[in-house]
Amino acid sequence: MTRTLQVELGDRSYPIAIGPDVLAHIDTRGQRCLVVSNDTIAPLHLQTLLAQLPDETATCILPDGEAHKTLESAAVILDALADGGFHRDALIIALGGGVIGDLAGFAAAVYHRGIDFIQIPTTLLSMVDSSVGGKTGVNHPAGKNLIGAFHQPRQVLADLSLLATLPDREYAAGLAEVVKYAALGDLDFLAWLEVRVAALRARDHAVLSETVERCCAAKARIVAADEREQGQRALLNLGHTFGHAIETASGYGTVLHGEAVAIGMVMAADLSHRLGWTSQHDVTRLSKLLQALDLPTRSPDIPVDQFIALMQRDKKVLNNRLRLVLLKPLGQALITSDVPPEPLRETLLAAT
Ligand SMILES: NC(=O)c1ccc[n+]([C@@H]2O[C@H](COP(=O)([O-])OP(=O)(O)OC[C@H]3O[C@@H](n4cnc5c(N)ncnc54)[C@H](O)[C@@H]3O)[C@@H](O)[C@H]2O)c1
Ligand SMILES: O=C(O)C(=O)C[C@@H](O)[C@H](O)[C@H](O)COP(=O)(O)O
Ligand SMILES: [Zn+2]
Repeated sequence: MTRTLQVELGDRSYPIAIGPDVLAHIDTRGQRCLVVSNDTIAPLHLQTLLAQLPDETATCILPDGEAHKTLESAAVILDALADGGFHRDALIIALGGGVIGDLAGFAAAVYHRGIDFIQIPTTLLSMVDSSVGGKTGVNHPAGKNLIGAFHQPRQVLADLSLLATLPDREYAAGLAEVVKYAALGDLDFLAWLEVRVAALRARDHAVLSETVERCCAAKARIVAADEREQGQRALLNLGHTFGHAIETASGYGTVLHGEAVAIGMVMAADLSHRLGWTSQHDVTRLSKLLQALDLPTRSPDIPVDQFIALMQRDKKVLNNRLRLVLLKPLGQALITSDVPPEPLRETLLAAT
């Protein structure tokens, strides 16, 4: 069964199709296509996609890894477009996880000042989060996603059968962003996940497809209300100010994005508890769910001053003040710039 949702953004609205055989619904409108993927995914899934596309479709295969989510990789895509004589009516198709989706989307945002693109997510994380919402970009040694653009895809096609080849660690990383939606705004969903841990770990198809639909619906609602993160979209950043600092400090790709988000959410919950906003019971509840889903909840050892300096590079910083997404209580996230330094230091010291 195919589930279809819509991201409502006026004349830039687009559908998200979830289910088996959704690749057959790719909407290329006769445009010249460039498929962007990487050297892990292409041998597994590129031929299946190409079977749905015109014979003259070009490909750009990048090296795999978060360490390659760079301006240099974006330039490789832009070179493929320019050298291939692609015009403004070209279409980029991203076949991959969040790294490929963010890179290909960024190239689509800037080539000829913006061309069309389609997201075909191949990881759980990209199905529930990164393929939806139009945040595109690359990392910088100073911080995650420091360079980027908002550029919405034309279509998102989430074919759950592609997940059959996804390694367990990557699958678990995707579950962290699933738990994020529950923790930030949906306690019923949190309880629903808690009683389905075994099914989630077993990649039960029915549970997975409902999970992807619930997450995409939540993200679509938030993005439709606040496309450019002027307000409530920042709640999708729960755990990310801590998490991005962990990813940068450890070297991109050492701690996976989803793993860093899992650790970061527990840190956000811990700080919320220190501020009197969340009970210890709920901090433990969140932590236990993440652990049951095979996710880490303790931070690598990063000196506190370095951790704070990295957090200060976060894109939510305003007037030099940190703005953090915290829980008041679990299931109800808020963004605050009122973060006293002492409890924050205590959270950082307690996190390892
Ligand atoms: N734009 C957004 O809104 C948004 C949201 C969340 C995360 N992100 C970004 O997404 C990135 C993380 O994405 P990710 O977790 O998908 O990681 P990823 O793109 O690095 O993919 C994870 C790994 O799995 C491999 N892989 C992907 N699909 C596979 C498949 N079907 N079978 C076998 N192997 C497969 C990849 O080659 C890679 O090695 C981070 O850069 C993060 O910042 C962006
Ligand atoms: O779509 C959003 O908005 C998110 O914040 C989703 C996050 O899961 C994602 O990791 C995003 O890339 C983080 O955004 P950033 O603006 O902090 O780089
Ligand atoms: Zn994320």
